[in-house]
Amino acid sequence: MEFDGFYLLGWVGVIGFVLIRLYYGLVLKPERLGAKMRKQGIIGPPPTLLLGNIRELKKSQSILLNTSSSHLPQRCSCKVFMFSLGNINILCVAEGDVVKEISTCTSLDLGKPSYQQKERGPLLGKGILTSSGHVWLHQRKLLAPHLYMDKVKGMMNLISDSTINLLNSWKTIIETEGGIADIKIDDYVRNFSKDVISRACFGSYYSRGDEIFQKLRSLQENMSRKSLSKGVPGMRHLPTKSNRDAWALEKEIRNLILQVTKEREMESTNQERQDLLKIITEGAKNMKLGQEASRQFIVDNCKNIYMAGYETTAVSATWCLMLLASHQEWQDRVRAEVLQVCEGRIPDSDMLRQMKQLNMVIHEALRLYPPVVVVSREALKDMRFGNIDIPKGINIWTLVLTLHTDPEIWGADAYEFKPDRFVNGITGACKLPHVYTPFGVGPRVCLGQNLAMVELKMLVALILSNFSFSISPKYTHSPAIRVGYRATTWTPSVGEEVCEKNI
Ligand code: HEM
Repeated sequence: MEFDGFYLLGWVGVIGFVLIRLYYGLVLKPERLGAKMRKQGIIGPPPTLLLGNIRELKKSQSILLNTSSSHLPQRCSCKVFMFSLGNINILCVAEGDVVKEISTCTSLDLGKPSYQQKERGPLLGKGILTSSGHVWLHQRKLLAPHLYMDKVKGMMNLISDSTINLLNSWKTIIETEGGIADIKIDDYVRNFSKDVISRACFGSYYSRGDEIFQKLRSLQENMSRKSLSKGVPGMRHLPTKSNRDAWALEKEIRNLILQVTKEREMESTNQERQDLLKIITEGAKNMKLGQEASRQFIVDNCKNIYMAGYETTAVSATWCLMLLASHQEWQDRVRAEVLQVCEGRIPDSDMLRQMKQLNMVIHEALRLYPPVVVVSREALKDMRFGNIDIPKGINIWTLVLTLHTDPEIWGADAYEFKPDRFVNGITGACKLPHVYTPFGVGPRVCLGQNLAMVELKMLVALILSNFSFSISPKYTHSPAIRVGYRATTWTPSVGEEVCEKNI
């Protein structure tokens, strides 16, 4: 009897403890954090229990997706506000001075949001994109030097090879169609970007990268579909169909990456390979991790490089081509420059550097359609930016798209495509140059910035010197913000088509 009483008491204790933890995590903590922000005059829509403001977000996203106009999405007019994704408190910032302090903050106490590592675990694991503190620092030091400009120069051939593949497939279509064809470019551009990343990552094993890539893409789509349920506590653990599919894909991707790593190790060759997989594998060895942790490090970082470098570049290139297709005068101007600089040759890095007009067009495309529309962080300790006290646990979103199109910063023509604004560089283009951050800024600035710019320039330059193009009558302009591997990503509309013809 006595034993039963203790037993029961034990269970009551455990259940009570779990309930208190849940109450603290789901109700008390978000409410306290919200109250601290409200005290400073920072407001937002009132959150509901468990969902926060997910319902409002879903509603505004469906409005956005149904909009078939050339207007950019609606946005909140205030520059600092907050909302909740489930029990996660998010502070949104589009105030120039505060943004500057946040983006240049070098403290390891400002990390990546922990919910991203939890919610996007199958896609990104604990790689460089989602990690914080010393783990991130180690990954950064390991990977960064291999994407410096001198290394990218060594990738020129693989980038031009991938571009020529794209050109050849378009030439074949155009020839078959009698000199003019209607081509939906999205998948070709994605294929190009995937090809470059696969070759940079897996070297001669790049064709195996294809399979990994296809599965990552399915996983990304799976995660993107359920992204608005992120923040609902516990959802990721439930064996729903979507979660089961994600877990299965995660396992397949892991096995594929490890298989390539193993084959590479067994290969007896003196050839020195400097692809990213080799760097990551050696990095894992030097860290003297256990076998499982070492494997996870390799898998996660390969996936991160893929995810970081593939969609961003593809989306930027597609927007760039769409803008050139709809602004013929700029198409002619940039083509003239390319033809003059290259004189019929495949561009090398020096030639690409001389293409000023092309550079301006790419800057303007990245301003209007930044692939990463929000840069997110979490305060891992109490912090202060500008005059805002940010308690530990608050997530901070820097609203890149809002800053890139703010008429107060860029002038009344902020929404227009005017590459000339960059004629004197970024400093001459607007009042607050530090808010132009398509590649981020500060300690976590994009590692692949040089590679991405070379890819974009090579692709656009070679397309311009081989074809002239205009917007297809079938094209519908309906830009949409989709939640991707980072907070959010712009995607060109489904059904975007550009008409190509040989010149
Ligand atoms: C047009 C193409 C690209 C754009 C617009 C872009 C944009 C960005 C942005 C805004 C960030 C910073 C996010 C933050 O501060 O949290 C970032 C980080 C990163 N990017 Fe890119 N990116 C592009 C291409 C690439 C490519 C091609 C690669 C690699 C091959 C790459 C690898 C990375 C990595 C590894 C990080 C994480 C850096 C860190 O957290 O330390 N990116 N990118």
